[in-house]
Amino acid sequence: MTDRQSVLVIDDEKINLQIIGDILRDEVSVMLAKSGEQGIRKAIDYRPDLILLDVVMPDMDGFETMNRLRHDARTSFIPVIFITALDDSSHEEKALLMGASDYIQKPLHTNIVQARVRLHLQLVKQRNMLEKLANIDPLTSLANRRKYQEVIEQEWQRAITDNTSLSLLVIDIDNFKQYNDCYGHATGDKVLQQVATVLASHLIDNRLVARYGGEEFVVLLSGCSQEESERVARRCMEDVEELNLIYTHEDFSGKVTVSVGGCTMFPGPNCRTEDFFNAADEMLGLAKRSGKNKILWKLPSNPHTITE
Ligand SMILES: Nc1nc2c(ncn2[C@@H]2O[C@H](COP(=O)(O)OP(=O)(O)OP(=O)(O)O)[C@@H](O)[C@H]2O)c(=O)[nH]1
Repeated sequence: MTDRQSVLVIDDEKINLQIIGDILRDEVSVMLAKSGEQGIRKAIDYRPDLILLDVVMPDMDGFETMNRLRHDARTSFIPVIFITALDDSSHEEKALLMGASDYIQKPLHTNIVQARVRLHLQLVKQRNMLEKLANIDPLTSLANRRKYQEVIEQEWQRAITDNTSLSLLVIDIDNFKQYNDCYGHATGDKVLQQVATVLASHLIDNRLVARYGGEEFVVLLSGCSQEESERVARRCMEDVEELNLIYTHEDFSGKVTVSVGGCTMFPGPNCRTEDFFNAADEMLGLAKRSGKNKILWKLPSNPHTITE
């Protein structure tokens, strides 16, 4: 696998596809489509980094193709450069107003096409990097709360469509204030990092581990049974204890431990992601009030509601 960026070229003229393909092929992976319809399909299937789109095409012209790309969440973020022989500023204005990133006039000049494509691919790289930074907690390198919110919404919809379950663990370090009081914030930060590493070791394809805030973490499991999710919760709890982070405080002496609140449910249209989080969080609160270093699980009622 290469990490080459990819460009989709949509043009009804075979010769144009060939020329643009030849201009770009040394620097990027090139995909070709000979109609708007085919281009939209390829954009959805392969998510190119950039699209070069011819304006004048039979059946569906570039503007209509652009319109459809912009209205599909799977393709709306892909930058589009229009390519056209039309020498009319109103077309250029229309394309830019529709959200085109750039506009290239035919006849094509190799250096200009390469330079503009390079520029927009560089912008894509920077955008991707910013997006990554915006989703990562800098202290622990786990996903942050913002990313959790994004993923839970997606997984929630997916679970409704596929009629599968979701489980959520809300995990909180016990007596962390006392730990900070004993050893200071900098050492407390190291504990957060160690706990994050332990939790991240349980990260596989259908899971998200995130730092929700402060000393609280979440693990979201898609399509896992309650039993399996409880097993993951137990492993997380035991692994933190096995870090053997012993400390002594006037109110407490022992190891760093965590408490876990859990909930498994089949999402339905009548419940919200906040209810799901609150159910697990409520269990965490109970676990804290009933001695800490334990897991409590919200019991399911019927598949579409959360038991009160
Ligand atoms: N070192 C460090 N401490 C943090 C960070 N975020 C939150 N905390 C600390 O976490 C502690 C949370 O305190 P509390 O909410 O009282 O919770 P607790 O002491 O863990 O008590 P219980 O949750 O009831 O077990 C506070 O001392 C916060 O300063 C952080 O990024 N780094």
